[in-house]
Amino acid sequence: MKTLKIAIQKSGRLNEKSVELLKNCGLNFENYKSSLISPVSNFPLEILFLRDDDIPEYVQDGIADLGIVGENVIEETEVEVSYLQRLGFGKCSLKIAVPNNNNIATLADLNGKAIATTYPVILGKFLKAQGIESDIRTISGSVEISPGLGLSDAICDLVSTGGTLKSNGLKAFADVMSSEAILISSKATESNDLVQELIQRIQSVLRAKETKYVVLNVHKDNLNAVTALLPGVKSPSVVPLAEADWVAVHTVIPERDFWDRISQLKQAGAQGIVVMPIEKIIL
Ligand SMILES: Nc1ncnc2c1ncn2[C@@H]1O[C@H](COP(=O)(O)OP(=O)(O)OP(=O)(O)O)[C@@H](O)[C@H]1O
Ligand SMILES: O=P(O)(O)OC[C@H]1O[C@H](OP(=O)(O)OP(=O)(O)O)[C@H](O)[C@@H]1O
Ligand SMILES: [Mg+2]
Repeated sequence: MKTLKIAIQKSGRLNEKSVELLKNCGLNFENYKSSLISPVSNFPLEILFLRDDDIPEYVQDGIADLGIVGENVIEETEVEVSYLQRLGFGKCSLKIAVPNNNNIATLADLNGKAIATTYPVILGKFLKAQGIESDIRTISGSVEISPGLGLSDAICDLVSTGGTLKSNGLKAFADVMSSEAILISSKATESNDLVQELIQRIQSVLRAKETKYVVLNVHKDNLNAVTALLPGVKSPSVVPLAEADWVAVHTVIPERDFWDRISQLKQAGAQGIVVMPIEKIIL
């Protein structure tokens, strides 16, 4: 069977999480900073370590079968690829920001103004859709510094905590797009059996990340009240304890409503609640 190639970022914001995800899928490979290609010893796959900007085109052109890259980079490069799976990391927003002491108050105020960005394609489409004509100045990094240097009136760049904007005296003004890391493939390889196998593995890891394994003890009198609060993968497992009339309940709980559920379970009579991380959930 043909060996697949997956392109991930060599270094930067998405590198560590991409490597972690692939390792959690049970793939064995070396992650030396110096090697740009690394074979997987237990799956017909090679990992290419690239600059993120190059990943969408490598995938579109079939040089790599798969890629992990930010949605912002895919949109900016305007490639034809298939979105296989949102990965839940590298979450950020592309925003227009202006200096704190600026009189730009509405989008219309950006008419005729200079906006510095690394994302001229996305910004150009956004402004066109809003009927705004600005002077887009493309720079390749440190965008937040440009208004202070007199190079632009506004910027359009990625924001997550907002710390970089703040420390450069800027405030977010308009949302252009939100983004996260995405698993992409070329249109031609989407249905390949190995690609499908890899997607299944990735989904089982992502599913596990969103849930916790919970074991708790409850008196039989309170069992119905407790199980009513537990969705589980199918339904909770109930195991008798050595102590008469007591049972242990095993189930999984979505991470997002974890604390609410735990306090409801305690109120319903659950005791000795043990919470554990899950490695994989295969449906
Ligand atoms: N502040 C942030 N918080 C979360 N995710 C971010 C943030 N900034 C960028 N990202 C996401 O991570 C991706 C990679 O960001 P990074 O800053 O490492 O890119 P880069 O400097 O262009 O790297 P490369 O050297 O590969 O070209 C971005 O395209 C975006 O999807
Ligand atoms: O809202 P914040 O949490 O402050 O993050 C925003 C910053 O993160 C990104 O740059 P990064 O730090 O990845 O460096 P880079 O410019 O070298 O890519 C982005 O270009 C912003 O500058
Ligand atoms: Mg880049």
